[in-house]
Amino acid sequence: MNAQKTAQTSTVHPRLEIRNLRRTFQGRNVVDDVSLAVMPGQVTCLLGPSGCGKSTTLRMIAGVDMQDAGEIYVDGALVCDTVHRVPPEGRSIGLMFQDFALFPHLSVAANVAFGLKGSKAEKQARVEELLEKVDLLGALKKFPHELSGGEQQRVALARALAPRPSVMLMDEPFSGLDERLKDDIRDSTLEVLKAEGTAVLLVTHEPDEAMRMADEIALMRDGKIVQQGAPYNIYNAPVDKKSAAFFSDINVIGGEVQGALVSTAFGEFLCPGHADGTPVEIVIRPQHLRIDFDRAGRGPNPTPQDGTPARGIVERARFMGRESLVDFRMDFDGSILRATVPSVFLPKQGTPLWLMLRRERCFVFPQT
Ligand SMILES: Nc1ncnc2c1ncn2[C@@H]1O[C@H](COP(=O)(O)OP(=O)(O)OP(=O)(O)O)[C@@H](O)[C@H]1O
Repeated sequence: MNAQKTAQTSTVHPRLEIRNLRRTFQGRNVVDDVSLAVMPGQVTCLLGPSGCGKSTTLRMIAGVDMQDAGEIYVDGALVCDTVHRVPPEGRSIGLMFQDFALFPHLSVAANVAFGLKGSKAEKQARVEELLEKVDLLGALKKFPHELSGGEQQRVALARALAPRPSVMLMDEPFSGLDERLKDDIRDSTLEVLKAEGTAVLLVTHEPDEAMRMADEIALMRDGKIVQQGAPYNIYNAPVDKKSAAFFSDINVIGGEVQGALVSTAFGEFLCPGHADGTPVEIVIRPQHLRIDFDRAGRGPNPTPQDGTPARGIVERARFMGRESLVDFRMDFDGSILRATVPSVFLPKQGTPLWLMLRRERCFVFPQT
């Protein structure tokens, strides 16, 4: 059985589709019923904490490990179920991992040409096309040790893309790079991948990287995809507290439902669909708290958007460059709430201030 390649322009099928993949190690489902599809030119990030099963998922798609259940399709053709298995080299899948190893004894051009089929002229044309795309045409004759880490990474990208794979699998490909280089390399990598029309599945545990790179994020936890969607939606409409907390610090305010409402020191919140007595948590990111001044203990006037203000005492304030972090010990229960403020805001420890929650930015979840 061979992976049937369809025309590059076909949009009928996703380039990559996995259905109900499962992998069990020592009786534990480390990948548990995972399904996703990646369209041509689309970047999907498989995002999740260490050990959640991201790499195992990628290894099954690459064909270096085999699933216990489920199917993998490339360009609409089945490449692996639990009976049939196309070998890795027959799947039209390119790979790029953190420890991408270029062949040290081969020139940049020979590294990119490695694994290419066709006449010498065809190979040369493809090598030059890709090296131009990654802005390294001038380094054609150099050897890997003569290049910086970032340049080597771009050669590795060119090499992986040279055979025109339908699908590109990337496992933490930027984690070995200098922090300051990363953003530029991420952006230029994205540009090349989009231009090639490859479907990309990129594994990362860094939310910032996923937000920057992904058209779609598949958020994974304990072997399962818990939420999938555009970065904006995943960030702004998390399915639960853990999903919210994966992207930023969060503040949590507890309460109990009575008559579809939960009463807190910040006023009442709507909780439709929860029975009376259900313990719930109101979750809000630090940038969505509003701070107001004490005005001799009177605080601000409540507004419909911001609800009731609650007083806190500044415990600690730090300037982080783009924003300031201020921690408050709240009068109502002694808990700590954190607010971030753009630019510089460094109130002294012990200063009384008032906090309000931006209502439309609060998430209400059943307590876990
Ligand atoms: N061959 C194996 N035998 C037994 N357990 C394994 C094997 N491979 C992976 N695991 C376990 O499966 C779980 C998922 O591992 P995996 O490497 O897929 O996670 P990950 O999300 O990629 O983590 P990281 O970001 O740290 O690489 C881990 O608990 C790991 O220990």
